[in-house]
Amino acid sequence: MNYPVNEIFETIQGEGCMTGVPSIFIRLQGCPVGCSWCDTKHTWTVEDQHKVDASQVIDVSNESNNWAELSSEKIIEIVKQYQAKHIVITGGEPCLYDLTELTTQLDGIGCSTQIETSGTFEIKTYDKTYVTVSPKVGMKGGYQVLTSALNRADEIKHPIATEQHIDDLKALLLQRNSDKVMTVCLQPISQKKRATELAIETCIANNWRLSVQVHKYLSID
Ligand SMILES: C[S@@+](CC[C@H](N)C(=O)[O-])C[C@H]1O[C@@H](n2cnc3c(N)ncnc32)[C@H](O)[C@@H]1O
Ligand SMILES: Nc1nc2[nH]cc(C(=O)O)c2c(=O)[nH]1
Ligand code: SF4
Ligand SMILES: [Mg+2]
Repeated sequence: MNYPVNEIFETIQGEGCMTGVPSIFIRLQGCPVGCSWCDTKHTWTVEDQHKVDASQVIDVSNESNNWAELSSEKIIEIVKQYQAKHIVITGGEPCLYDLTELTTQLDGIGCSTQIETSGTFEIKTYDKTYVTVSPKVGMKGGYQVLTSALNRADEIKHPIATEQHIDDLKALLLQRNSDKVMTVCLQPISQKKRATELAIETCIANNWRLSVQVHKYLSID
């Protein structure tokens, strides 16, 4: 299967429970969810005039809306050139695409896989893929978080800036009906001081984890 790839690069995972793990990021192009504070708005549209060659999406760190159509075999070839053995598939919204073939092939070369998703589209991956769901409530695209995504999640990483976001999360947790072990992380939106203070207080009160987008504090990708 072919995937629209915005960028592939190697760094450390900067978010959630896997923070600090050396990782290869595969960022897929396309997302209709429309979060007003999204830090990757350049990935929202998949336009023909921005289709480029594979070489232009590898190790590029400019926030561009260019994308290359890459087969899972080609992605595997690229991944083998890096050191890291943990692969994070993000976007854009990676679950717009069936990730089963790609995650299965990555497992086949000895890599662990993780996806970063809003949980608004059905999750199609290899069954051992670690699933991070970052729920989005009331965004302008009008998509709802799926109960199946909440149930599949290994971690729920909720972006917060206000008390309302915490109420939204508590309502979503009631919607979940799964025995799967799952960690809740709060991620302050855009390093805002008040959002970070609120996240810390709320994590302590609920025994949840704080996720602070370490890469942004370190000014790395
Ligand atoms: C850019 S999204 C891509 C994957 C998927 N569309 C999603 O939303 O999970 C990756 C992560 O960044 C988070 N994020 C995006 N913009 C952010 C911001 N301004 N502050 C904090 N987290 C942000 C999202 O909530 C998500 O957890
Ligand atoms: N270092 C680093 N960690 C990340 N974790 C999730 C990211 C994302 O954009 O999905 C991200 C990212 O863009 N960079
Ligand atoms: S779902 Fe993810 S990629 Fe899409 S707009 Fe929201 S944060 Fe950005
Ligand atoms: Mg990011």
